[in-house]
Amino acid sequence: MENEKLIVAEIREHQEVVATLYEPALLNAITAAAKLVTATISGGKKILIFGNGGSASDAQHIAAEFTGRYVKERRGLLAIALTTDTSALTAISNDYGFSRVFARQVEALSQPGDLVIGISTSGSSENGLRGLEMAKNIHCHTLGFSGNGGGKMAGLSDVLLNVNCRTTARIQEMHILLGHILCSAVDRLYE
Ligand SMILES: O=C(CO)[C@@H](O)[C@H](O)[C@H](O)[C@H](O)COP(=O)(O)O
Ligand SMILES: [Zn+2]
Repeated sequence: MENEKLIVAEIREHQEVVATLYEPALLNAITAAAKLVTATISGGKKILIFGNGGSASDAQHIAAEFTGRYVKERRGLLAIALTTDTSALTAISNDYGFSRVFARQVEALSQPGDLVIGISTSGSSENGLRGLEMAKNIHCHTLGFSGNGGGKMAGLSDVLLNVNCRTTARIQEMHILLGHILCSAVDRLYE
């Protein structure tokens, strides 16, 4: 039946994109990202994360793995998703424009040495780019999660985890896997 074909095609596409994560350049970038995240936590600095739509959910999901727990019992870790405070989101968007919704929060909440993580499947959402730009101005470290070659995000990320794919849904599925890998690296600090 038609639906079955569609389902199998989607699962197959997912598997094909998973296979691209073994590319040496990406494995190196994941290693660098894990170092960045663990150094941030070990150094007592914090992690700020943002993205739009499904990536907003991913930002919240990953932040919650740090403040709550991933697998290991350990202390709560300082991570904030910049996608949850409806008062800040509406006030900043209303007063300064949606393109500044993350940048303004980064300006308000981050300090030098913090890690700012931007998630964008296109790599070119204006508010995400401005958020990373602000992070750089404040001397935070920046980590980008992208697809589609990384777009302008590439130039604004100290480390870029780019999924070699152009389908938003598949990129998002890889992003959450990559996020979990980073959580796993952090858990290892507490062994
Ligand atoms: O979840 C999905 C599609 O799977 C959508 O909500 C998607 O996240 C939105 O269209 C976002 O606005 C896309 O932004 P970006 O990933 O290009 O930065
Ligand atoms: Zn989605």
